[in-house]
Amino acid sequence: MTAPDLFAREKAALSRAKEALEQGNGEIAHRALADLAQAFDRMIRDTGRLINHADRTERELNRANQKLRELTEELTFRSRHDGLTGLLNRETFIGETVSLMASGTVILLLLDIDHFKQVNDRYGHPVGDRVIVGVARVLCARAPGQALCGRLGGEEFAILLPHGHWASALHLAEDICGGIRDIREPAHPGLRVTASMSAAASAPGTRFDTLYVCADDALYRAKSLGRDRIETVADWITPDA
Ligand SMILES: Nc1nc2c(ncn2[C@@H]2O[C@H](COP(=O)(O)OP(=O)(O)OP(=O)(O)O)[C@@H](O)[C@H]2O)c(=O)[nH]1
Repeated sequence: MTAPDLFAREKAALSRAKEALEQGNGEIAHRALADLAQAFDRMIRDTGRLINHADRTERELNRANQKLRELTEELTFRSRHDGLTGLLNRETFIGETVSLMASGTVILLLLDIDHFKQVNDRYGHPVGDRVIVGVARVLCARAPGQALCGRLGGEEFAILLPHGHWASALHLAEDICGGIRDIREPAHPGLRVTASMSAAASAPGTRFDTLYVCADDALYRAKSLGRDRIETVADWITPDA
């Protein structure tokens, strides 16, 4: 099926006008010219409408595209971050750490809030949530720009320091523990929060699991030695460990 000729009427008016001019008949030419003027008028109006419509459609398309871009960005953010704290989620934290460990030295700090179950039991889950957010804020505020900050699960957090300096990492851990001790809930003046931490360093090419197990053992030690303290893995972990 062929598409309809959008300008059929205008073309007919034009050919009538041409014909009348060729014949030199003044009256017919006059009528044909009037027809042509009408057709031309209509064409200008229709073209104007079409252009307006096309402009509107383009604006709507641009708006839809912009919305789509924003939604994609939001979805990407949500898929990479923890919903409560905005820190990297477990999968993203581990994935990015694995990449960094392939070619560089890293220091991993693990952090676990102490007796967090009691916070929930005594003050309620929403207060527990606020404490988790408060801890995340302490991490974000203290960690250097190139560090990765993640929430590995419930009340467990991690910081990855690429090319980290051991003494600075320990200083950072002390600073974070201090910041967590300062967390307050105005509605519950008696609430005190502490966290246990561990630190472990690894040479390039070390597997994440190897580093994590060592750091986790040290964290367990910090818990069993009384909590609110930092335990370290003495030796650098190497790929053949
Ligand atoms: N409010 C809140 N609680 C959570 C969340 N995720 C995990 N929890 C709670 O965290 C608590 C963790 O308790 P445990 O693993 O026994 O550890 P703990 O009480 O902190 O004790 P230690 O780690 O040994 O000091 C549990 O009661 C969980 O329900 C969360 O997103 N929000």
